[in-house]
Amino acid sequence: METDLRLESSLWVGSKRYRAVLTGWHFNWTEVDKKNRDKKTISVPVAEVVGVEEGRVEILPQKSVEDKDKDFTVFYVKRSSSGGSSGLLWRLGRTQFSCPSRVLRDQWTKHLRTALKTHSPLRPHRLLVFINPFGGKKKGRKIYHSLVAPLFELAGISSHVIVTERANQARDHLLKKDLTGFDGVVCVGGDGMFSEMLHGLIGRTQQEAGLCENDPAVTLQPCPLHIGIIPAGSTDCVCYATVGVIDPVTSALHIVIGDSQPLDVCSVHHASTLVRYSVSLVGYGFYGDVLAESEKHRWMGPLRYDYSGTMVYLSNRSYAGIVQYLPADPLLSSPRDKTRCLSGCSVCSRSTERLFPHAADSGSLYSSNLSQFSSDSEGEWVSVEGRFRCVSLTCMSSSCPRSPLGLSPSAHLADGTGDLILVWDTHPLGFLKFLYRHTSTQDQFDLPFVEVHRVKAVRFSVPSGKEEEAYEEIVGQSGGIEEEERGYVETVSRSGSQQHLAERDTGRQMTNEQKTANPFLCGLCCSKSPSVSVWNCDGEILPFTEILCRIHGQLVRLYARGIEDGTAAQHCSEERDKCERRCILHK
Ligand SMILES: CCCCCCCCCCCCC/C=C/[C@@H](O)[C@H](CO)NC(=O)CCCCCCCCCCCCCCC
Ligand SMILES: Nc1ncnc2c1ncn2[C@@H]1O[C@H](COP(=O)(O)OP(=O)(O)OP(=O)(O)O)[C@@H](O)[C@H]1O
Ligand SMILES: [Ca+2]
Repeated sequence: METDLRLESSLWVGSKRYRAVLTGWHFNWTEVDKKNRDKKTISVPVAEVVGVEEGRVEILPQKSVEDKDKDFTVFYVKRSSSGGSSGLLWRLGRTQFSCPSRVLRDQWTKHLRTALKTHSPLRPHRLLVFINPFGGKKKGRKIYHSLVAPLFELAGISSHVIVTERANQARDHLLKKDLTGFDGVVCVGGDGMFSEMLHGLIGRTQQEAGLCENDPAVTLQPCPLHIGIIPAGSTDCVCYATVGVIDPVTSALHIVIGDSQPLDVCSVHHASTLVRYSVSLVGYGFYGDVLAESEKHRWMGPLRYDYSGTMVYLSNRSYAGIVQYLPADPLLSSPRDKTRCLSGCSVCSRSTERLFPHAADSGSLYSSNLSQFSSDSEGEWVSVEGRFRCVSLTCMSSSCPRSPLGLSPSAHLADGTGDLILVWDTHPLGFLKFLYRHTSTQDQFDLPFVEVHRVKAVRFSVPSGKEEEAYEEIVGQSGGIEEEERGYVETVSRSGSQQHLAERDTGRQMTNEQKTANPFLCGLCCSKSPSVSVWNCDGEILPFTEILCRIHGQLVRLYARGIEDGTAAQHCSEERDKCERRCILHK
C-alpha cells in the first residue's frame, strides 16, 4: 500500500521549483535551490490534509477557482501559537502547485485523494449539526456559516443543520429521530449544548443496546457517533479541556480530519434512577452554591460566576457530609503525579486496552453489584465523614480560561477514572488560597485541608438529621412549600422501560426536595447557615442531595485529539516519523 501511493516529482510554487514527495503518511516539498543548503522541507501528514482541488483555488473570503489545467491546490492544517491558552490554534494552510503537465497534475490529485481515504478512516462524510442561536453572545449561526461551513464544504462533508427553537430539542432529536447515514453530530454552542449531545447519544445507544441506564452497575455501551463541538457558548469548558483553545476554526478542522478523542463520562444516580451524565464537574458545596446563586443573575452573562463566586465565598459556608469512594488502581497513575494528559497520552492509551480487552467479543455486559466496579488490584470502598467547603468529582482536568490547568491538572480524559477533591472546612483565608491556586501553576492540592483521590465511583450522603433540619429551615423561612410545585423529575418512556431523567431547566422548576436542598434560592443572607448545599452537575443543579456516581471509561468520542503541547508539536514537525504522542512531565 505504502509503495503504491508513493509519488515524487518536481513541482513549482510560484516561481520556485520544489521536489515533492508523497509517501503513504506524508506529503513533503523541498525547495530545489543551492541556497536552501539545510534542505528545509515542508511536511504535512496526509491525515492533516483538508482537501485537494484542481486549479488555483481560494476559499476565503469566498470560494474562487482559477482553472489552470496544470495546477492544483492543497489545503492542510497549519499550527500557530495561541497566545495564552494551553493548546495550539489551527488554521487552514493553502499551497498552490504547478505541474509540468496535466497528466502529472491528475496523478498528484488522484494519489493525494487516495492517500486521504486510506490514512484517515474516521473523516466524516455526513454530519448532523445543531446550532443554539441563543448560546453565548448569540453568534452561533454566524460562526457556523462564516467559519465552519466553508471548511466542511471544502472537505466534501454534507451537513444537515438544525437551528434549535427550544432547550432539549437537540437531545430529543438524538433520542428519537432517524440517525442513519450520519457519521457524527456537531453542536454549535456551549457546555449546555454539549450536554444535550451527551445525553441524547448515550441514551440512544443504551436504548438500542437494550441496556438500563438507571442501574449504576451496568456496563454502558460506548456511543458509535462522534461528537464535534464548535465553541459558541459563554462557558466552553469541555472544548477547552479537550482541544486546549476555544476557537471555532481549530475545532472545525479537528472535525474535518476526523480526529478521535475518547472521553470518560460519569453517571449520577439517585435512588436507583439515573439523574444525569457529567464530564467535567459534579460539585457540592462551593461550586453548587455558586451555580445556584448565579442563576439569579443570568443577565450579567459570564460575569455572574465571578460575582456569585465572591458572594458565596463571603458567606463562608461549609457542609456536613459522608463521602464514600472506590479508589482506582494506584499503580496506574495518581492525581498528584504532576503529569498532564496531552494529545496521544500513554496513560489513556493503556486504559483503552484495559477497558476494552476483548473489543471483538462483547462478553458479559452486566455486573451484578457495586463491588464489581473494582478489579482485584483496586481497593475497597473508603468512607470519610466531616464538614466540607466543597466536594468535587471531575472526569478530566476541567481546564478553562478561568483556570488554565483546571480543577485537577493531572486528570486524564480517557483513563476510566475521575478525581475526587475533598476540601475540608478551613478558615476563609485558607479556602481563598485554595481557590486562587486554580488560576496559576501552584499546586492547589498541597494544602493541609485538601485531599485528592483517583476514583471509579463515589457515594455522597448527609449525616442523618441534616436533611430534616434543612427542611425545617426552609419551612420556617418561607411558610411552607406548595404541593403543586412537585414534578421536577421528567418521566421518559424509552423502549418500553420507564426511565427518569432530571429536567434541565432546574432554576425554573424545583421540587420540595430541591428547595429543601437549596436555601440559596430563598436568599443568600439567611440568618442561619443552611445545612445542605446543592450539586452542580456540569452547570446544572441536581434535584437530589444523596447521589451515587460511577465513571464509565471512554463512553463517548469527540472529534478532537487532546491538548497539543507546543514543544511536542515542534518535535513532531521535525521528526514526524519518530514522533510518539505522549504524556510529558508537567513543568
Ligand atoms: C480568587 C480567585 C479565585 C478563582 C477561582 C477559580 C476557580 C475556577 C474553577 C473553574 C472550574 C470549572 C469547572 C467547570 C464547570 C462546568 O462544567 C460548568 C458548565 O459550564 N460550569 C459551571 O458550573 C460554572 C462554575 C463556575 C465556578 C466559578 C467560580 C468562580 C469563583 C470566584 C471566586 C472569587 C472569590 C473572591 C473572594 C474575594
Ligand atoms: N433555541 C433554544 N432556546 C432556548 N434554550 C436553548 C435553545 N437551544 C438550546 N438551548 C439551551 O440553552 C442552554 C445554554 O446553551 P449553551 O450551552 O449553548 O450556551 P451558554 O451561553 O454557554 O450557556 P449558559 O447560559 O448556560 O452559560 C443549553 O443548556 C440548551 O439546552
Ligand atoms: Ca478520566
